[in-house]
Amino acid sequence: MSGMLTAIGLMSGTSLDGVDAAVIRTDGERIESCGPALSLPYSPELRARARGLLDRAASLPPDDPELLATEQDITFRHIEAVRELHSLLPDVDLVGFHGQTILHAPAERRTWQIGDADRLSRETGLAVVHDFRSADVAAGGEGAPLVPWFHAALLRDAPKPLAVLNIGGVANVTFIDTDGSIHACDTGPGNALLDDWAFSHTGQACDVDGRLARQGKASPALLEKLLADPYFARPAPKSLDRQSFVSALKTVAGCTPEDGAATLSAFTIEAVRRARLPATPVLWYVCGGGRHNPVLMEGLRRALQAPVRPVDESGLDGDMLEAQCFGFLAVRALRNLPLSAPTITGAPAMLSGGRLTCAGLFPIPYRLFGTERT
Ligand SMILES: Nc1ncnc2c1ncn2[C@@H]1O[C@H](COP(=O)(O)OP(=O)(O)OP(=O)(O)O)[C@@H](O)[C@H]1O
Ligand SMILES: CC(=O)N[C@H]1[C@@H]2OC[C@@H](O2)[C@@H](O)[C@@H]1O[C@H](C)C(=O)O
Repeated sequence: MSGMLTAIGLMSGTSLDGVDAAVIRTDGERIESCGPALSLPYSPELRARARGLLDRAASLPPDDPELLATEQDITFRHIEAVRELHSLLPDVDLVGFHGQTILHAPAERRTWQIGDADRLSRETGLAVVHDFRSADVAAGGEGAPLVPWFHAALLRDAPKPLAVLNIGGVANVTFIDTDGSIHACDTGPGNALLDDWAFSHTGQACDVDGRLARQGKASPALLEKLLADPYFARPAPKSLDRQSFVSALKTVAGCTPEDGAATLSAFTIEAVRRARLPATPVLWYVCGGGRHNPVLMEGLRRALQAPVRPVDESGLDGDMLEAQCFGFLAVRALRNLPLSAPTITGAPAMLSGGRLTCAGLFPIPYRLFGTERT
């Protein structure tokens, strides 16, 4: 297919567990293939430092030494990921670099992804598209979720109306209607609260296989309290910060570790059920780390009136969709195609976005801009 570019997409999500990197070949509309992929975990120490920035991000000066040092360490992990994939596949055109979100406050027109794109470009010798969310937020959009165009391209042939649910630190849904129209929002918490709860009670980074929640009983009274948050009555589009529901940890503080985990799992599930979609999907595909948690998957199957399947059943890699997505969006950005839309982020119009840096690359290859060198 002509006009195709090979991109490495990089995502370090709100779970703060590390970098996912994936190769995709696309023209920004069609997907020719998805190639090799890998995950490089953050060390527990780097995860803790990144986690520490979240609580301070709203008042953090951009030259804070701890912020800058953490940003460089996170960037270096991304450089390692790109180098490893690039060594397997030398013919790469560009990189889509999401960066690590440390703050997301669209109502204040702020969204902050840290990561040094110039250094990534310099040290890999590749063009880098980054800063995907700012243009949308500056125009009054939510700046998230940005994955819906990708879901729609990837699942073009799946039955409709279709819901694609990502359970990451935060959970978000893409709804693709029979006429191809796309709606989206963040539904509520994903794994982040459960991760924090499990870490403080077991020392493990998550509630592995839902073992803690499985032994507990969700408290209906606490669940009702959690779901009274005005976010759930708000119509889509809408988006969340990882820390948006962090007060839920205080709400369940008096529970046993098992009952707290069960209540937080039920919170994630019930928030998905309350997502105000335009119609009932015929199928829910689930991606993101939360699909590995059987308590979440079983709860979703009970709560939703349609089959709920891991997206892997359609032949995709449910752990790599977000990384592939940022390769796809990098190509879309380069071609000035929309990254968002009014029904996706609430932006006033379909908007492109992202910024390109070629700090490590002279001359800039012509094929990036669609003109073949003769
Ligand atoms: N076996 C498992 N049992 C329970 N939970 C799991 C398991 N495997 C992964 N997870 C959960 O998945 C999380 C990672 O998910 P993922 O990588 O999709 O998040 P992310 O991409 O960082 O988040 P976001 O989509 O919000 O940016 C872990 O933090 C953990 O909570
Ligand atoms: C601000 C930010 O980083 N948001 C993430 C987060 O993680 C899941 C959910 O919240 C989603 O809205 C978004 O990520 C995906 C990749 C997105 O933009 O579609």
